[in-house]
Amino acid sequence: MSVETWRETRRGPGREAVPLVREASLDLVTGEVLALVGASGSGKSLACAALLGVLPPGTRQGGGRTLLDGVAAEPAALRGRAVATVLQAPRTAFNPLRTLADHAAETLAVAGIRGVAARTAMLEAFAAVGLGDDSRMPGLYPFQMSGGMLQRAMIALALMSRAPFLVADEPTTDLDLVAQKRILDLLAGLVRARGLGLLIVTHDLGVVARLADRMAVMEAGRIVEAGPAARLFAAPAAPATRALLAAHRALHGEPA
Ligand SMILES: Nc1ncnc2c1ncn2[C@@H]1O[C@H](COP(=O)(O)OP(=O)(O)OP(=O)(O)O)[C@@H](O)[C@H]1O
Repeated sequence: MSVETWRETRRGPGREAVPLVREASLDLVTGEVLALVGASGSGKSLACAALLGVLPPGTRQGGGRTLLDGVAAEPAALRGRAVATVLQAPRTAFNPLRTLADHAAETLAVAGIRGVAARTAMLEAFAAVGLGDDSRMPGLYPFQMSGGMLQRAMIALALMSRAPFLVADEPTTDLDLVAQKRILDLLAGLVRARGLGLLIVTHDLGVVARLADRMAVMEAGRIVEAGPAARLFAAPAAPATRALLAAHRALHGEPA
């Protein structure tokens, strides 16, 4: 199973349009982690937004297509069904007036699961993300939960959707270091245990080295290098990849 996208996203109307993302093809495979890396503003988030059909106001799609198992598909039809999302700031992703159980019921209904089966699926997903020990969990409102708990809850909702692919755009940015490690371990474990295909956007090449099978490097709206993560670490070809690796090694006191 694969999802591929190639989008041209432009800023502003008419002739003043500026291409923001071009030549960005992302190939997701179940059971594999693809890391999307690149400097700030290189277009990682927009490439993911295009894949999901959720481009922000002020941008529009100028071209490209999404394929699911080789068949053209509308991003909106894939969202929540074939592709689930885990976002950067979990608190903003939840409705503050609704409990976790309400959110779960809504997600499960989209997947066609209701009633007793829905409750079982919800509890199973909470257990899978490490939220299963507290029986009060389904009745909690977002404000009663920490950032790390909310991120786990968002991953639980992704599991409930039964989507085979998960797009995680900087999923640990808002978390402390301990919570970051736990969430990344959780995502890696789910990829292994459930054979999910994970696209993870990150600034942290340490995360890439630990989690990713493949890596794609963006620069100025284009994917300038892509391939097995181990190969790109050992023999980076594109200047952008080399610059990212050099910065990472300098930051962590490793030899260049
Ligand atoms: N809503 C928008 N309207 C116009 N331009 C935008 C919009 N969102 C992003 N851009 C521009 O598109 C380019 C790519 O932005 P994007 O957020 O995808 O980068 P990124 O690689 O995800 O950066 P970061 O790592 O900082 O999150 C940037 O030049 C940005 O200013």
